Amino acid sequence: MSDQQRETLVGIASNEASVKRVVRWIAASGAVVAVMIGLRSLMLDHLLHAAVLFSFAATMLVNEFILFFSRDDDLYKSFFLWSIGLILLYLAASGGESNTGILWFYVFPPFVFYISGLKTGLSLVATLMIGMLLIFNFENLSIVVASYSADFQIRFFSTVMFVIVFSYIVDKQRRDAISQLVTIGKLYEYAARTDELTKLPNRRDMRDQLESEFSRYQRNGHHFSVILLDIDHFKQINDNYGHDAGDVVLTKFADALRDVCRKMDTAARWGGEEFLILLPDTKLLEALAMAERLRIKISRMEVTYGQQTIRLTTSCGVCSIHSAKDLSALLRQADVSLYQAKLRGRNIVIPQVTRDRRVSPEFSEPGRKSQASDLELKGFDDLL
Ligand SMILES: Nc1nc2c(ncn2[C@@H]2O[C@H](COP(=O)(O)OP(=O)(O)OP(=O)(O)O)[C@@H](O)[C@H]2O)c(=O)[nH]1
Repeated sequence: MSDQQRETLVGIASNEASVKRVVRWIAASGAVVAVMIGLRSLMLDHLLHAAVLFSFAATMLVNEFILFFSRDDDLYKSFFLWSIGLILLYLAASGGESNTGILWFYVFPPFVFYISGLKTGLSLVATLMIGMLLIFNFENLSIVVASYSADFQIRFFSTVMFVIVFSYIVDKQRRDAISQLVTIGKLYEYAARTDELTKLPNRRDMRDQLESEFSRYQRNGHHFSVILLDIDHFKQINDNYGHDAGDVVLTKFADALRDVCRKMDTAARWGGEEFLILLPDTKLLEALAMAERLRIKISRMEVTYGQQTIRLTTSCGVCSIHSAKDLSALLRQADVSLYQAKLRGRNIVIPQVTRDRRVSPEFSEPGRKSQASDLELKGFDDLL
């Protein structure tokens, strides 16, 4: 995913934040407009009208305080919408200035769907429509001052219904489009970070994880280690059994890594037939034990391809952040160890653990003779 696509996704994901901003701007400007019209009403001696408008402005201010103390955005939005709904009903009942207050109703449907979602929007709009029906049909009520002709009422209802339905459709389409974009973005993100063949995280994803683990180490001193693994003589597997068989081997190899890794570990395809495992909160000795467990598991594995049974081994280079000053040094050191493992005949973990002191019997592979190099580890204690 390109940086631009990533920014778009972040923008979509933060839609809630932009809705909140819009609501606050509208609340602020609504309060200012209410104060201005309220002052005008005051000058014209429309005292009740002025009082309602000033109360509305004060309500917007109170809502800001509620948000400040509760940090509850939903409460803020509900309070805001119900305040608007009530003032709209008042404007319809009183007629507002020059009997035009009812016209403000048209702004409500698109706005309510935009900020509160479709279900809540529908229930709010329905409540207001019922309120309007009461105002139109019970003109004798003391709060109903305005009077509307039957023609006006019919046209008002028809046009408002049109606005409600249309706003609903447009907002539903907008929400569907956003959720589709988010899904597509996630798929792109997954594809950009996953190896297609093995379904393990790819090099790019592993780099990001290494960087965040290194930052954690710098902040809190949490140790971590890496195991760099390479399938031995993989070219021969390709040459002897074919490229498709090689692909099957890579997939089975990845499965074996998944099996051995703990929940907190990450195994990634580092490139070709090379894999990297990140082991958070793991010192060198534990990482070596894990690498040894993996090496043995792989050496016992039999991959079936058609009628063929393919056996394989792996070489591992292990390094802990404790013995590297930064990520590049860590990876370089793991690579050097892997190179040594290849030089020493493959199917081996480097650095090596002193067999009698460090390696438990479960790691000894039947039939594998211990070599002189198995019995010592130069400077091992420094690496722990
Ligand atoms: N089937 C298959 N082969 C791949 C893939 N990626 C890389 N390879 C092959 O992996 C082989 C790696 O060969 P080399 O780098 O010579 O290493 P090797 O044969 O494993 O030898 P050592 O590492 O020294 O033990 C090459 O032949 C690549 O073509 C893949 O996705 N699928």
